[in-house]
Amino acid sequence: ALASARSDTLIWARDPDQALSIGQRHVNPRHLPDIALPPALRATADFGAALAHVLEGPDQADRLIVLGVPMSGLADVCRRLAQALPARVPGSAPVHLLWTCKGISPDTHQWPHQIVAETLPGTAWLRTGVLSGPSFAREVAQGLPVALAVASRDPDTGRAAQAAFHGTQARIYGTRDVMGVEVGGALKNVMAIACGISDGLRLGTNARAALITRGLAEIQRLGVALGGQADTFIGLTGLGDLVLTATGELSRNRQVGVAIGQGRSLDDILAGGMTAEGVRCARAAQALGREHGLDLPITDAVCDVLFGGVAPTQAVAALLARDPRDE
Ligand SMILES: NC(=O)C1=CN([C@@H]2O[C@H](COP(=O)(O)OP(=O)(O)OC[C@H]3O[C@@H](n4cnc5c(N)ncnc54)[C@H](OP(=O)(O)O)[C@@H]3O)[C@@H](O)[C@H]2O)C=CC1
Ligand SMILES: O=C(CO)COP(=O)(O)O
Repeated sequence: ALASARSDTLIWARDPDQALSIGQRHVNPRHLPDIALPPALRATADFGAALAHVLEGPDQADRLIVLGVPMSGLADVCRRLAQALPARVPGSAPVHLLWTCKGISPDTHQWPHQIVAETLPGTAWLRTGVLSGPSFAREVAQGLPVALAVASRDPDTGRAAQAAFHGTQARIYGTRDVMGVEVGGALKNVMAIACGISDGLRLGTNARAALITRGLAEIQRLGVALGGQADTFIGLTGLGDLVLTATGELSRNRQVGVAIGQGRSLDDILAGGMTAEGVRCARAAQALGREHGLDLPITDAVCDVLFGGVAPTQAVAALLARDPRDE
């Protein structure tokens, strides 16, 4: 999306062959082999050269770094950045750093912004924020329209993202609610697994609508308890991304759920190395809910099925057998 809006976009890939293919043939052979990437997109496997491109490029107004790695790679890439960033940056304009990952660290239960703050501390000129919302990578790479949100404590970061992304494809909304946006992004993946399981069991569209709606209530309950704003959860990064992921066939989290509902094992489904952040963060979400004394029944059911040896049909029966309550 960036490369379609501006000609000076450079992608860094850790795999030199991948960088070569993206830069010269405009194809990402591993992740999107059948899609032609914008011809203006350049690529490198040299981390220092990629950073120099941002810091020393001619456009001092909106210098932007987007980290498109999963949760498992965020701390690693931030540490590399911390080591490579100079004490002072050339020029006076700040550098804006965005991340796209949606999840919670399975070990430390940290949110992405906490990992970034811990690994990149005290860099006054580096402004940070999360880029999130309904956005299957395949559709974005095909040049189809997309609306996203950037959450940052610094409104300039939202404005920098708007300046960089706005063109013919993408529209970016700004918000200050970093926690709300990150909770929405992480928990919608858990709910997409639940909806996938329901669809894999052929429980019908009524059941799916119920899971989406009650799932949203659950996401909002946790998000507000952690300091997020209630209305963030009915925006792009809450309801928008939940609807996309719970119903869209491109969702990997949904695909995991469907396969489980059809009787496959989790190990078998993930054997090919598929990124399904909901699997990685469901237990952390459950633990955070318990810490805050919250009822998260769909998250509990997903954990029971993924890790507790509970059959999907049993988990559904347990959800339906819960005590009556007001909506
Ligand atoms: N895919 C999607 O549709 C969307 C994904 N997201 C979120 O964005 C994040 C990334 O997702 P996605 O792109 O699908 O993930 P992938 O697993 O496809 O990884 C994306 C890229 O990150 C690289 N990477 C992974 N770990 C490291 C590391 N330690 N150091 C350097 N590079 C690394 C991978 O390199 P390599 O190819 O060498 O493995 C790959 O090029 C996830 O948290 C996801 O939830 C958000 C919106 C949409
Ligand atoms: O976050 C996404 C779309 O916004 C991608 O969802 P999956 O990770 O389930 O494929």
